[in-house]
Amino acid sequence: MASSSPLFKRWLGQIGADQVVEVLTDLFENGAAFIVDSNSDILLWSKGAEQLFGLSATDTIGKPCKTALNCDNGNDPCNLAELGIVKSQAVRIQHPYGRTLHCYRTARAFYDSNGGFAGAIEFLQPQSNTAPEQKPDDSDSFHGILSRDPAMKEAIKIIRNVAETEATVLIRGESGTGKEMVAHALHLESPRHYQPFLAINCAALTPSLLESELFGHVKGAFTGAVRNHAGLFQRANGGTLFLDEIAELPLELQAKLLRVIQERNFIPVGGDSAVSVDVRIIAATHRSLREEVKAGHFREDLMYRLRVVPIFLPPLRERRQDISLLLQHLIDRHNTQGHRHIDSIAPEAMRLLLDYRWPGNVRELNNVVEYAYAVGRGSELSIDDLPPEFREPVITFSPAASNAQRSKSQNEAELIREALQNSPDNLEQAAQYAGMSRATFWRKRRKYGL
Ligand SMILES: Nc1ncnc2c1ncn2[C@@H]1O[C@H](COP(=O)(O)OP(=O)(O)OP(=O)(O)O)[C@@H](O)[C@H]1O
Repeated sequence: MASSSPLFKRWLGQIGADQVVEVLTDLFENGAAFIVDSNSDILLWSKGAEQLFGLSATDTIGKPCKTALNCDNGNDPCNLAELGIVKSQAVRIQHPYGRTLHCYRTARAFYDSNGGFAGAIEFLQPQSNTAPEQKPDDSDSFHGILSRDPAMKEAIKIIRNVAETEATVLIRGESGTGKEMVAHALHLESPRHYQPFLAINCAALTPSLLESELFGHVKGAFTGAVRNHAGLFQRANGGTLFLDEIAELPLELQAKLLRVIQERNFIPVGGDSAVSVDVRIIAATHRSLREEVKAGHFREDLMYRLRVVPIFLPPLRERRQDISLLLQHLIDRHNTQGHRHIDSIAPEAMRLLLDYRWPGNVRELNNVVEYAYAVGRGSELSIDDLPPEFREPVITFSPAASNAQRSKSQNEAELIREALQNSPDNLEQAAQYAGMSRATFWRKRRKYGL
């Protein structure tokens, strides 16, 4: 909250609050500012809003903001009454002349003395006017998904394109490769991003619980069903449902899922009438659905319905430049928490991290960094800071599995050579790959004549 002088109210009375608000909103000339009442009807429309949307105040004032902005989201569209405040949320708005505007939205709700929603003030800033690192195109981050790997970049390109459509997407990748993150990014990029994103792991529940969780049940459907229960399909209506480990879905539920996809309705457990829903399905699996079909575990018709757009996420061991990128990101994050500050990674430790097989992928990398901060001390991350499995030669991925025993300079020279091969045109990235600062990397490169 801003602070004001005791004279502020008197001054405001003289000038008129309306004039002050108009001037304030017009000062925000690189974006749109507008104010809505408790029905979300537009009360004030700034000059910046006119410019951004190409809609005059006479076209918009008095109209519900969802109509004016063409962001069909129902009543209390953006959930603002409940949230109270929204900061820099990425949103997409359909421009009246067909263009899609990518904006960051900041909004604040007002409440009356009874706590009822009394309207809101909103600011929309086009993404092109904001910091370049927030644009996914030219950065290594996309909705929190960090990667420099070409296959991952390709997957991200597909996500961005397919998000605009209603196509069903099947994500394949080992555990911890970021399947749920990708599904969520797809939802955020899609026109459904204002609506719910719900997720369920089909391998985590018994068939009967899973059925009830997905499709809901009616009161009295089984012992303990004391009231109607809305399932995930109903709760995700208008939004996206992420079905993780879809290959584990029991055959009888596969038939029910097929019906929802084809007919957009289902019958809750114990119910006698169909419930209609509009839900986008994103499924994921670590298995090959084709193999599951061949083995008779999965319906072929359902497989074809689910894998309209297949996306493959490579395991971490196959995108080694991401190991250093993610490592640096995690270290930066932990460093800000104050408990330990890591400035460098010992070359032998970096060697082990790059050669490790990473069966748990990025999730395991998170755990390894957490372990290093919990167990280790000092400013250098050393082999001793790594969990015990890193000291068992059998788990190393490289054919030259005895890296830990090699001399420090051998390790260092090899690491630098590999980093240069990986990023020949980008010293910053090469240094990061080797887990060194740019200056140290340059010094060591000279030392080994590389
Ligand atoms: N590219 C990435 N950048 C940043 N964080 C990532 C990336 N990939 C995965 N993660 C992180 O790794 C963890 C696991 O990711 P996620 O749950 O999306 O994987 P998953 O493939 O769905 O795993 P599972 O199949 O076991 O459910 C999360 O903490 C996620 O934030």
